[in-house]
Amino acid sequence: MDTSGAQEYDRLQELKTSDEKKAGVKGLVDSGLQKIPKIFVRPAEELAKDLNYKRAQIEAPVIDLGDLEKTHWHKQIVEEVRIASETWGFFQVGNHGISLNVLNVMLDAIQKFNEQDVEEKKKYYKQDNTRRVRFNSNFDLFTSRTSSWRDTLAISFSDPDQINSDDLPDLCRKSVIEYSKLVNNLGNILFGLLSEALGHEPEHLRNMDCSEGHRLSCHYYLACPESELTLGTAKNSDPGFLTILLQNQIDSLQIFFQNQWVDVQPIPGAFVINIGDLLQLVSNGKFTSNKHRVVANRLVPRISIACFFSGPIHMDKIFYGPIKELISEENPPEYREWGNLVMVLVNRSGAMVVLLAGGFVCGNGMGDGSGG
Ligand SMILES: O=C(O)CCC(=O)C(=O)O
Repeated sequence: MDTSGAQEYDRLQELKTSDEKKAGVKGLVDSGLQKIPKIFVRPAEELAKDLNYKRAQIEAPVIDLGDLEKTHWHKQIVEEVRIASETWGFFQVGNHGISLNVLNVMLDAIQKFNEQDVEEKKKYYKQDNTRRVRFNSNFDLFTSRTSSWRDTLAISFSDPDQINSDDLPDLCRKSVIEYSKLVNNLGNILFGLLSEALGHEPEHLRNMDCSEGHRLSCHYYLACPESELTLGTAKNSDPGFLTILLQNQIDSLQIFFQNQWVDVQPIPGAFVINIGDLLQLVSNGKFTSNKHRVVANRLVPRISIACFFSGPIHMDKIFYGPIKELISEENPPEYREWGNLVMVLVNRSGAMVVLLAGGFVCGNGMGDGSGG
């Protein structure tokens, strides 16, 4: 009699009821498992459909921010940002002013956090979003149809009640605080360039509070014994305004561009920048929030640190719609506003985006709200 199905079911029950789930995907790998639990297996039809897409031999734009202060180069950089944001919704930036050493120290600290004694990590375990610092495997483990093969330490930095540094794990406290400040500055610079790329003063998007508050999702993607059956991060677009992503040198991030998957090759010292759903929305569809995913691999762990700029934490008091100055007779609103507490936006192709009080975006045309 084949009992493997029953055993797998028992194992999932065990994960659900015991605190084993607090050990995350790393706990599963350390237990020596060779077959991944069903909850991580992507539906066959999704995998088959995805495999049919070509792997493209093209690369997302790389923009050098080194000469930003020089007028001539500043204009050139704004133009490169505009083209990349309109076409790809993704680009990499180099010479951004944050040293390679700071980036490596941060990646190293996240690796150490994940590879430390599991009992220490468990102290930060929280399945829902009620804590500013939380460690879990997937925020929607057991509630979504399929889970991603990764563990995540998420840290929210938002006014008015700034994070207490004592709440951060010892192993990465110093690096996280320094990194968060520097990446926040870089976010402000990028919002300036993006405002200019939309034809506005550099302060425009910052004045709309787009850069207020950010969240770090520090992902640890483990080597997977059945990597062809799962994903590190499922296809999604980011719900907020902008994401600044740091990755180690393991290439697994892919962008869905012109009906093909394009690898985002890691460049030492560079950040990957991507436009989120809300920036697509306020730019009235001029900028593109593109889908992306992370494939799993059999050999080595991948680390990435996504910094999400999703606007003020108290989004129930703020409603975003297309920037008024971008609207004209030739450029009518791509999205329109209904209601008060819940804003429903419908673009011309009929795709619907719902912005709920609390700042969560979901829809059938843009993000699926799974960003991190
Ligand atoms: O790890 C990455 O490269 C991307 C992560 C991501 O897409 C997300 O957190 O939403």
